[in-house]
Amino acid sequence: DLAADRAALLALRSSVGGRTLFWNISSQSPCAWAGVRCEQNRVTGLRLPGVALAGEIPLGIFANLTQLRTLSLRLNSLSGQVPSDLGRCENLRNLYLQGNHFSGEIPEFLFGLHDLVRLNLGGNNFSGEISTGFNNLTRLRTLLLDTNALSGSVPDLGALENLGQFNVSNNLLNGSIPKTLQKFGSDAFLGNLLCGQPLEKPCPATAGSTNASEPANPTANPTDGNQKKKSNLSGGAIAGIVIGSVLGFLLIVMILILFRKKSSKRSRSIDIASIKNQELENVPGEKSGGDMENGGYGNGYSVAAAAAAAMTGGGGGVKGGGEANGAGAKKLVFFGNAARVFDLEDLLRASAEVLGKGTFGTAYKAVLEGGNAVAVKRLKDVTISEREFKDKIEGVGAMDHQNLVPLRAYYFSRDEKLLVYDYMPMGSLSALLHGNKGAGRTPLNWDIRSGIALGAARGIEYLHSQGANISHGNIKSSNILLNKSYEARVSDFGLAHLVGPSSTPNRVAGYRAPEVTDPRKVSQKADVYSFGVLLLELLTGKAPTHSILNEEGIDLPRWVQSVVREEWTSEVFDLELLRYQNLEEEMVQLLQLAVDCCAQYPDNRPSMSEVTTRIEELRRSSLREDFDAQPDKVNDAADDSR
Ligand SMILES: Nc1ncnc2c1ncn2[C@@H]1O[C@H](COP(=O)(O)OP(=O)(O)OP(=O)(O)O)[C@@H](O)[C@H]1O
Repeated sequence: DLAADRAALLALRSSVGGRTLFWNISSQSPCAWAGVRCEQNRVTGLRLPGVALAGEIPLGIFANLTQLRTLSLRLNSLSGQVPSDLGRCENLRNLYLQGNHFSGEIPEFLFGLHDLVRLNLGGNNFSGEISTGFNNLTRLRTLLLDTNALSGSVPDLGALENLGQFNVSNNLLNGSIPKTLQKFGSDAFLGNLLCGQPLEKPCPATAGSTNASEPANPTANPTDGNQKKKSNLSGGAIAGIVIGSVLGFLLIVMILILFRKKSSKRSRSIDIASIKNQELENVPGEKSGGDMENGGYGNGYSVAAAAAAAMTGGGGGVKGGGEANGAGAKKLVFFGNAARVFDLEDLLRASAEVLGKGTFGTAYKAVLEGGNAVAVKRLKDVTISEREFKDKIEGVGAMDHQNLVPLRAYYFSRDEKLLVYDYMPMGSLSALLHGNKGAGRTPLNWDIRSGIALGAARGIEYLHSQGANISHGNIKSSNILLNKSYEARVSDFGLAHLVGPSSTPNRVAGYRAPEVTDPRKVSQKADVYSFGVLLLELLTGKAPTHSILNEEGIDLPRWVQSVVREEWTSEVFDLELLRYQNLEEEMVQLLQLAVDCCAQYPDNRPSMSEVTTRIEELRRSSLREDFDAQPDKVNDAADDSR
């Protein structure tokens, strides 16, 4: 039961980690201790990566943790044999022991853990042969035994039909590589005395070896034949590649020139001069901005046109920035010390493109004469008085944090309310995740995604720190914008309080916490829920809403929970992320955080500062892993050059 689980954890702590595990041991339940996961009143997960555990784990601990499904003790200094009572944890699916000093043979009891899906014993001192007993573990998808002292030959593991990740590099193995494992790249086998595919080194054709059936005559040896072919081809191939690349390059240059011509024409066509003549009568209406997430560039009204129309009733032709002066001429009002490098007239002259249409109005990119770009949001449905608007927007303008999109200025008149923000050149996280999926798209690796998660969390944490009743109210991936280095900036904060109740789009629905009934009254804990959905979106690559972006119509939190409950954890991740599989543990930790944020009851959700700390920690741990991997890479390189 849970008390026995707790006692086992304390025994582990006092034997190998007394100084390093800062668990609150006065608590009767271990479930809130760092690294411990419980389900139905039992400990089912224990993840203690890189926390300086050291020494031998005595027998008698794991015999009590019988409901464990995931055990991670990687990147510690544990030594001796893996305790045999771990064999009692029959539900174990994921076992990560890499990066320790475990020694002895790979324990036989592992072959009785039939539910194992992931097994990583890499970077230890295991010796002896690799047993064919692994064939009992038919659910195994990952088997990593690299960087140990394993000897003998590599057994045929043909029964492991699901095996997708395999590595025995840097051991003392010899002989030929069995056919069933040849599909794994050469990296999986380097640093041994192995021969045959996929290594460059052919096996000697001696009787008894697996390649014995191959003809002894070297000219008839298919491996040699392949090599010859390769070297014959290489001259022609190189020429082909060079010519192909040059042609490809020229084609791209031509397309770019054509595209630039076209787009400069387009942006000229929405220049203020033409708008003033042609489009002013259209201004009060609003056109949909085409593809909302991806910009739909160039098919909207100019912000200048909008403002110009408003100006005609308010005095027109004003010069200079400065304070708003009530009735009559209306001007842009700037916040704080922001450089007043443009004024309303400059905005009028700017060429503008529609970025998209959102809950509160339409957003435009306006390129000022000097080439500087700003984003202008034209608010709709503002029903509050100028005084009230001014008070509220000044609160928004006062927010100052590196992970927020700064609001630079606003414009208020009877017919027009404009907000001027810094323009974020890389667009939104939404466009990045769900936009261009084709070639040429920047792959979003773990570092970028977890960095975006951290930046966004810090921005929201800052907002929450400004007062217990200050919340964002509209956290979603189109409101997380990115600068050129993919740093996240949270936008649109505070706007939910400026507009009327009619502006509640369906698109927000996927992010909204279950307890929220009035979108203008969103608590900090409801922000945490929305942030949890955003994390799920980052990890799964799936949009959570029922909009056009999501053909599957997924309630993301519920789907993820169902998959995680079934322990197909790796199935939920975006395929692009799975390429970085040695980071799966950190991904699982972020997934767990996301699930915690999406708890049904607000009180069960973490605070935003807790969220930030947890993301910082798991990013530190992946950095550490990168760092720890470096010496191996250096060794590999040294081995190769020998
Ligand atoms: N400062 C900015 N820089 C670059 N792109 C922006 C900027 N502000 C908004 N956008 C983009 O313009 C589009 C419309 O934004 P807007 O904020 O009006 O709507 P939304 O984010 O889709 O929905 P909501 O109004 O509910 O936040 C979005 O794709 C958004 O990413």
